[in-house]
Amino acid sequence: MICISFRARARGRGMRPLLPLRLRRAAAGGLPRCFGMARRGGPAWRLSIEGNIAVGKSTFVKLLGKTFPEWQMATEPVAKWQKVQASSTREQASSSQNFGNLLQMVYQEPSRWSYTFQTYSCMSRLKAQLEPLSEKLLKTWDPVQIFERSVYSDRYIFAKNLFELGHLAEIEWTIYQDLHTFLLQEFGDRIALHGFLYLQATPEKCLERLHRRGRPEEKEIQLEYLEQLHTQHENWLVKKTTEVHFENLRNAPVFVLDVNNDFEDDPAEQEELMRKVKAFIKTL
Ligand SMILES: Nc1ncnc2c1ncn2[C@@H]1O[C@H](COP(=O)(O)OP(=O)(O)OP(=O)(O)O)[C@@H](O)[C@H]1O
Ligand SMILES: Nc1nc(=O)c2ncn([C@H]3C[C@H](O)[C@@H](CO)O3)c2[nH]1
Repeated sequence: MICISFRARARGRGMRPLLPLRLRRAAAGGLPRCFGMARRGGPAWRLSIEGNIAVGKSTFVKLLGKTFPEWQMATEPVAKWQKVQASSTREQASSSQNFGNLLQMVYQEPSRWSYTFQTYSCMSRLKAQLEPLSEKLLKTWDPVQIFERSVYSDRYIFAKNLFELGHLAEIEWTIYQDLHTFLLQEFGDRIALHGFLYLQATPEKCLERLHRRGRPEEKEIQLEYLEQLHTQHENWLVKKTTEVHFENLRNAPVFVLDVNNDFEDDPAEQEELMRKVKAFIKTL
């Protein structure tokens, strides 16, 4: 049983540290929606979990949910990508048409489907980042929202990599970036994040976990693809050599967690990881 004390609770509402300069700047045009809605614990901390395919993000999010049941989690909507449907009213939902498995399509024919995939995944992530705080979170002290990946990894990991591999044509990459910049500027502070938790493991470890999970669409994935994605993560989140186009992103804190160890059946390792997450949030 993991037991992490919430010392932060004792800080009380009035003692929430001032927003870092970058966020005060970001909030200049109006505070993010989460800031207006959180009543008990003040503003919600909004963090994204980033990391390579099969590094263990969903597993980690589950662990966070078990440890901090009051937090709000937004998991990556893989099932929606596997079964694309037109958005419909509740009455139409049961009869809505299935347009196909876009995840499978992008792996099978990346040059044909990458632009479609990135447009759709970006929209899914945008919707997730715009979700209002749940009733439960509104009643929580020190509310925290966790997102599995973000509109930023959509662009600076996947779309960028697909462009560099030649699966996105120059014109598609240009339009995607234009759309991405426009949407993020329009939604501004409503989608702002306070930091990133980067789950880091070797590409070899990710491939091993990917094979163990056995998702059918991913069976052709080679180590080389995971190595490329690993490099994209390192360049964006660690070396900071990726050119990013949003000032608040450039300055966002990144906490790197080594998840090479198999923590699934190791309560001590789990406790240590959860302690580190809490400690990171206290630094924000
Ligand atoms: N620390 C770990 N040790 C051992 N196995 C793990 C660990 N974390 C995750 N796994 C296993 O690895 C597989 C992939 O994990 P998971 O689905 O959480 O990855 P993910 O990062 O969410 O993947 P994706 O990028 O596809 O969303 C699962 O079978 C999971 O049980
Ligand atoms: N092309 C592409 N672009 C994305 O933005 C993206 N995000 C996730 N994925 C793939 C990785 C896993 O197989 C699976 C679940 O994470 O979906 C993506 N693939």
